[in-house]
Amino acid sequence: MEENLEVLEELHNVEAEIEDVQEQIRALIEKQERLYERKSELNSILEACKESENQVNNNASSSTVENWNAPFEWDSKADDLRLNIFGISSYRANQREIINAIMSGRDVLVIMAAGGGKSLCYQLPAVLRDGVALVVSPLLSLIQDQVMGLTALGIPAHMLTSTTSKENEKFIYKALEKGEGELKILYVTPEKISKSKRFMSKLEKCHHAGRLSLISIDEAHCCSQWGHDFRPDYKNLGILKTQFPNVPMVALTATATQRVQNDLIEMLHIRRCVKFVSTVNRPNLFYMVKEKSSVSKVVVDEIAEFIQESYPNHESGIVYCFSRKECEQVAKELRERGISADHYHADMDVNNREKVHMRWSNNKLQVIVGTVAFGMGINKPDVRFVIHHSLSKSMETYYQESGRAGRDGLPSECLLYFRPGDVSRQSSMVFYENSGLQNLYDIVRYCQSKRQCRRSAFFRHFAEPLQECDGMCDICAFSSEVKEVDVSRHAKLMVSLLQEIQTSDQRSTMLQLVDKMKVKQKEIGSDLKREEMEQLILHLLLDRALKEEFQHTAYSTNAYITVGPLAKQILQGKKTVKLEVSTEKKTKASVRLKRCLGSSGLELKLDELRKELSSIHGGILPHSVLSTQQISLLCSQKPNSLEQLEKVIGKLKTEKYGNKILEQIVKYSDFKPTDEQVSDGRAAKRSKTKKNLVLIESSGDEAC
Ligand SMILES: Nc1ncnc2c1ncn2[C@@H]1O[C@H](COP(=O)(O)OP(=O)(O)OP(=O)(O)O)[C@@H](O)[C@H]1O
Ligand SMILES: [Mg+2]
Repeated sequence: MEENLEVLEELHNVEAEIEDVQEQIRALIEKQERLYERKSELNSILEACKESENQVNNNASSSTVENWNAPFEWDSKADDLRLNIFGISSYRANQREIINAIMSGRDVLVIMAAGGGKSLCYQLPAVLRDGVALVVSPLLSLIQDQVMGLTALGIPAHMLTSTTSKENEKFIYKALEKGEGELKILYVTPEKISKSKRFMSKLEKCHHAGRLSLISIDEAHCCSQWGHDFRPDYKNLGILKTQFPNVPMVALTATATQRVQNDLIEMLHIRRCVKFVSTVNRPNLFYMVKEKSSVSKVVVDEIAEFIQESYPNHESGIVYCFSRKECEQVAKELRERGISADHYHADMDVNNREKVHMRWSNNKLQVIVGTVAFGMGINKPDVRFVIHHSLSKSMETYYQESGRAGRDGLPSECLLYFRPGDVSRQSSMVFYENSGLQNLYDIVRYCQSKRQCRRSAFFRHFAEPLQECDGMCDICAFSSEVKEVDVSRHAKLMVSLLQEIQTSDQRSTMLQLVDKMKVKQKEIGSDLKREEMEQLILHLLLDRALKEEFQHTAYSTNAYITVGPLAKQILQGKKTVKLEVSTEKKTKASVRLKRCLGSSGLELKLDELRKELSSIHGGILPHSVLSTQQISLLCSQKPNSLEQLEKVIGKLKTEKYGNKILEQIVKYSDFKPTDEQVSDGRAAKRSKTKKNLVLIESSGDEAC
């Protein structure tokens, strides 16, 4: 009998051990799978890097085959147009090459970051080539802005949309069919191509007469289901290449992913296109992550203080919020703090939304507080700051949204307020999307990181070789010492606490888990702060020792924290868990990035003048009169004759606005206050000057 008992006992032990081994095997297999996944990710990043290096080399060495930088017969005409009509003093990266490829009759795919200057790439050839250029663009507001801007430059541009009058439509059809009237650039929405047989037949006639000069597909990522703004009507644009095979087609987008690029080459039938891929880097954007207080009033106070101090001249900005209600609330609270702000979201009727957008575009409203609905139609080049009141759902969306800052190439700031509590708000929205949680955790990693350059996270995400950040992110600009704290014991305690909760058939949200841990941690004689505890939860989520689970209620979806597939390693003490803690609090070394622009009296005068001129000249947008960059050039060069002015802003703008501009420059030269007199006079120590940025450093206790 006794022997039997012994055997039975050993049998139980062996069974338990087998179970344990099996669990280890399961965990190892899972780990192996993850490693394989990561391996293939890393391989594709390496391949993409090699490809882009080859492309750089090919671009350099393809001089014998296709050197788009060589002299071309249209060079002097193009230069004349660029300066004297468009008022642009020099090309930006790739612009000249793209223009030359289009002028040579090739199909072209342009991948260029937001604000890189894609419009000029097709607008200039459209004016240079004989005939009419067709531009497909997804949004009415974008089309209106473009047509208005081109008209102000004296370029015959029209649009055919739902808002076009019968009379104008007649004019356009005649121009297409018979070549009568002046029409150089015609903007249409994609629906026109897919739905209007009448339009397509007129276009056919225009082509037949040899007058269709080029076809441009702007925001071309809308063709791809993998892009972020898929438009079903864009899918039918392939017909254009089939119908007009010899007309050069240029597809332009700021979306960098390889998958989208391949997709749209297929869909538009432009397999033999010349591809120009510019870097995703936006060197003029300063990226920063700020700890977000759990008290909402404190967050708005901080945002308001930031705007008022950094942008006292009412430079434009966007604040992105998570929900519609939050947008309205934050806008209201900003107004209460003296900032001209209004909300923008999908629940508003179209007219109201448009009104807010127009007031902002005309610099009558400083800040739009929007949801993601405030997106693609934003064409304002001088947005100086984009603040995320809560985190975006992925690196890609954050890149797009923050990228609306500084499209004019001038220094601008991208600020993200992060607190762990916001993660579950987003996760309960995205968990059902393909890779939704994975994408969200990527941006959480970006926010959590205390050592890795923010910019490098974008390069990694878009599989691009690393480039210098040049001190243009909080991590690279400010030196705060980061300490690693071993929290393995807390991690173990947390996992076993969750196991207990789950055994008793209960669930715990992040907030509840922190509360329970605050009590429980006394057992190990430790006292991690709430924020540290939240950080630890995120850390374990990213490491898959914990996972999120979701439950629907009638009104919402709740996110709960549960034990993850790799929890065992923590429980068995096989894994050390370390938290990164900044020894120096960031707020103490408050460093502000400040533009020189706007701090000089002449700049303010010219800014006022452009607003005045824009309303005199039929309500065109102020930046169509003078861009912020042009104002900056005028202030540094101070031309004192029309001839000199022409060299800076070109003939057309000089003829239209030259006298008034000179008047201001002369006035300012007669009475010239010092920069200090007009600046906000804050006590500040200039620590670092680069380009036209000044980093101003001041101590936290200074009332700055
Ligand atoms: N070579 C240049 N020099 C100075 N400014 C330029 C140059 N090219 C374009 N710009 C200006 O840069 C701003 C952004 O240009 P544009 O609207 O063409 O950007 P984009 O690449 O189409 O961006 P998005 O993806 O956001 O539509 C405009 O104000 C434009 O006038
Ligand atoms: Mg554009």
